[in-house]
Amino acid sequence: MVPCRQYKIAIVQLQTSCQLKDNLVKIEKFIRVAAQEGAKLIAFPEVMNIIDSHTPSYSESDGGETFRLLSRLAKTLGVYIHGGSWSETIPASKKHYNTSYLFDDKGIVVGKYRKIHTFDITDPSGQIYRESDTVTSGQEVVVVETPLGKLGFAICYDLRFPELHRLLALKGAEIIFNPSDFNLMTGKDHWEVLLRARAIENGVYMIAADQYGQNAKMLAYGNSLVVNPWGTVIARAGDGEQILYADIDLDGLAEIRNRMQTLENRQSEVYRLSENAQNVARNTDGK
Ligand SMILES: NC(=O)CCC(=O)C(=O)O
Repeated sequence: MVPCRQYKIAIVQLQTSCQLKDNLVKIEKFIRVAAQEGAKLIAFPEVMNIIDSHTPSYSESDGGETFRLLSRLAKTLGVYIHGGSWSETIPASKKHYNTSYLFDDKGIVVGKYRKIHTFDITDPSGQIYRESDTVTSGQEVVVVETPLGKLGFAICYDLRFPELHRLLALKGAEIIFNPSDFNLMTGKDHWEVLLRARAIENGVYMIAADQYGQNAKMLAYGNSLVVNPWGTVIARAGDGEQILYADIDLDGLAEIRNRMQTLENRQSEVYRLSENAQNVARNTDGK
């Protein structure tokens, strides 16, 4: 693919079920429609292929069924596909990784990211989530350079960690994917605010395909969004499964960054984020 500064992106909002085969059929249909509509990059939500993949009952190694489908479609249709996430098998372990794959227009994996922050919280209704019971945290911050821009990776609960997003921006990311299965209980108050904040503070596009509706574990918030580097929501999904389209403009992004200077004007010597720096600050205060 020749480098593109302006192009159409498609974001697919899904209500993934526990039936892998049904989900893959549906995913193929959405990809074909989005490619037909001229999208160069198609993005999916977290746990896109099977909703109970937060449990160890289903996981895939690289080259598994979901992987092969997306690779084949990316190549046949000549599009980039960000596969949201699915469970990646860890040999000889009861746990798995929650992993995103990016396929280029030849069907080759050009990016792979393992969710770093596991969803271990108690929501406002008292429901406890312990993703770390089944998921091993990734250890790598991932940005890949493509003809469609520099693409950074995060997954769902990662959205709450500005340090990761700042690091992605410092590593050059212009677009950050945040495929999600976001809880309605938290999402109704936090989802849009967090996405807009991450976009504004880093001067990036936030591409957030979400799950929708009742799934095996909870009610997912939906409201898949695309936020531009100014913090404006430029596409928002309504109820149910659907494809959203948005226009990416990387020259517009560069203009906003030049104006705001957010990355250049940091005073990182004053607020180093290491544990040591915090200790130094406490000691200086005499506390
Ligand atoms: N799958 C997740 O990481 C859920 C994140 C979420 O709902 C949140 O509130 O954060």
